[in-house]
Amino acid sequence: MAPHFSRLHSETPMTLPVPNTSNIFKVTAPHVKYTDTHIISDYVYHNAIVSKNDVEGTFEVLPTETKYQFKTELKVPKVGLMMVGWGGNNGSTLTASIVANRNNISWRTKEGIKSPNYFGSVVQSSTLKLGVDTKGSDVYIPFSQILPMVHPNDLVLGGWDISSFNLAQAMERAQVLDYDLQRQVIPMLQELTPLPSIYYPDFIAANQYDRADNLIPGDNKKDHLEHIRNDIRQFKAVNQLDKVIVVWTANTERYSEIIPGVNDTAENILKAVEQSHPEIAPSTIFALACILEKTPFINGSPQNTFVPGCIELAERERVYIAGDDFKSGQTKVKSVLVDFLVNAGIKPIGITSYNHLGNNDGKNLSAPQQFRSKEISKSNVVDDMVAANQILYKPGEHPDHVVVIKYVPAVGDSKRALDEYVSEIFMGGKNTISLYNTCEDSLLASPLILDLAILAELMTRIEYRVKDMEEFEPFDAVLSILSFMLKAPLVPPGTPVVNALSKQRMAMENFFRACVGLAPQNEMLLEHKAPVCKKF
Ligand SMILES: NC(=O)c1ccc[n+]([C@@H]2O[C@H](COP(=O)([O-])OP(=O)(O)OC[C@H]3O[C@@H](n4cnc5c(N)ncnc54)[C@H](O)[C@@H]3O)[C@@H](O)[C@H]2O)c1
Ligand SMILES: O=P([O-])([O-])O[C@@H]1[C@@H](O)[C@H](O)[C@@H](O)[C@H](O)[C@@H]1O
Repeated sequence: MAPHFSRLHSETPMTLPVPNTSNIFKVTAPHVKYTDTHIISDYVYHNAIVSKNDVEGTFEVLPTETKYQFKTELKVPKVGLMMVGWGGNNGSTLTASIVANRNNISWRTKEGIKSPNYFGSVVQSSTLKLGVDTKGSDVYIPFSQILPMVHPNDLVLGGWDISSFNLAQAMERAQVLDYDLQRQVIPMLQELTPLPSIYYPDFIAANQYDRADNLIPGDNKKDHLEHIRNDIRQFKAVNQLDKVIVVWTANTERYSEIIPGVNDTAENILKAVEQSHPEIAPSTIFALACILEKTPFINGSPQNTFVPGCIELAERERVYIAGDDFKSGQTKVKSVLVDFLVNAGIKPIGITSYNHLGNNDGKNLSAPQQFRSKEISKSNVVDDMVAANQILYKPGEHPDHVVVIKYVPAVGDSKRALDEYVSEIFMGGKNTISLYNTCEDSLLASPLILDLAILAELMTRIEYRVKDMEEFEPFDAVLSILSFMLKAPLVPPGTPVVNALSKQRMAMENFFRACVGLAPQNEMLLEHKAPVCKKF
């Protein structure tokens, strides 16, 4: 009888260092092919089709297999990141932070010397398990090494703002970064000035009026669309870029009304722009401009930028879009905690998310219509987790869920977030979890802009095909694979929305694993649970 595998000693998992090349590992297997330009991997996607017998209340499960082939272009292009709202807290903080990282600028604080980093970026500061070593210990690599990706330090930065402040002035206005860091990056940031943008007062709070001194002239929305398109082309040409990614990190807009014949189809929305229809928002103008320029566009705010006509145009033009609303703080915690509670068989019945903050985002959100956009994106995050457990919740039953945001200038960007989760537990018991969270909100959101832009660019280099497809094709235009970074994930019409953070991370990680020929991470650790008859 073959020797049983001896009990493993629990060695600390190993994380390989971040190399200066993208070929930190190679998968040796017949189903993975490396060429000079691509990785091509075969992947068998396992699913299970369930049919219910309503009479007996039983299910029949039919396991299925779909054979995919993924092709990833290895060459990392020269990429520009253009931010709409570049002069805001997020945009200026991210710009200063990239400059600090790129130039390895450290700074002094009362706690001592601080060094630049990309903490909070999944791509730059998280790892994923590659496999186990010959002793059975886990081997982890930096997430950024699973496939060749753009490094944040190499991003060429640009963008637009309705405020004329240069990036140094914007950074000072934001009051997010330590002074000794600001002092050192000012010379580099004062050279950076946002392009003039489009400002339709009706879409953001009236209290933003004073900032709006950097505007594209006129009120013709078709001219505005073409102006933005030209800005993108010019930025790409002047900086000799291969690609540009545009991220909306400008103010939260009110929701746009969906009007049949205006913004319900690709053809109608382009016609509505020609007619300068009042219901076309600035963010939608930017999205349309990007789609027509074959440039991925990501919405980091909660408004419904992607009205049906915009989505239809993206799908027609096969240009990637993603949104909505960076998932950075309370909502990120909520998408973990509710997932944990419900999957532990504990029933949240009351969720209260209160916060106050004093930055310009909070000022804009102090207006009812802009707050309503944010309230929607912050409130829908538990729907999928609740719907998945019909033991705890009857169909249509939901926890009480309240979102409160108050504007308190005195605290600046240092958001104070208080959350309370009241749950029913065993035998009529109650459990209350209270959380108090304070931090510079922009330091949580800025790294997500990097992840969104870098992964969106990576997705433009990956194609797939299944049986009967001669050619490789891009994925659906709506990049739901980016949902980990977003509060209200946009998904292809008619497909499910997943908010649980663990599922979002699993989907993203396993997709990239499949692109290099690795099976999904399943954490079964069978090698430690069942006798194995062969060495690792
Ligand atoms: N933690 C976070 O900071 C966080 C988390 C999730 C979502 N968000 C969202 O990200 C966005 C930016 O957040 P922020 O803290 O940087 O806000 P901010 O108010 O500091 O920055 C927004 C910037 O957008 C500019 N702007 C407004 N309308 C514009 C337009 N039409 N074109 C170009 N620029 C325009 C403003 O002048 C301002 O400089 C907000 O919508 C916010 O709700 C932020
Ligand atoms: O990310 P999160 O903490 O759930 O939500 C945040 C809100 O609590 C905050 O009031 C708002 O200003 C930020 O834009 C962000 O949306």
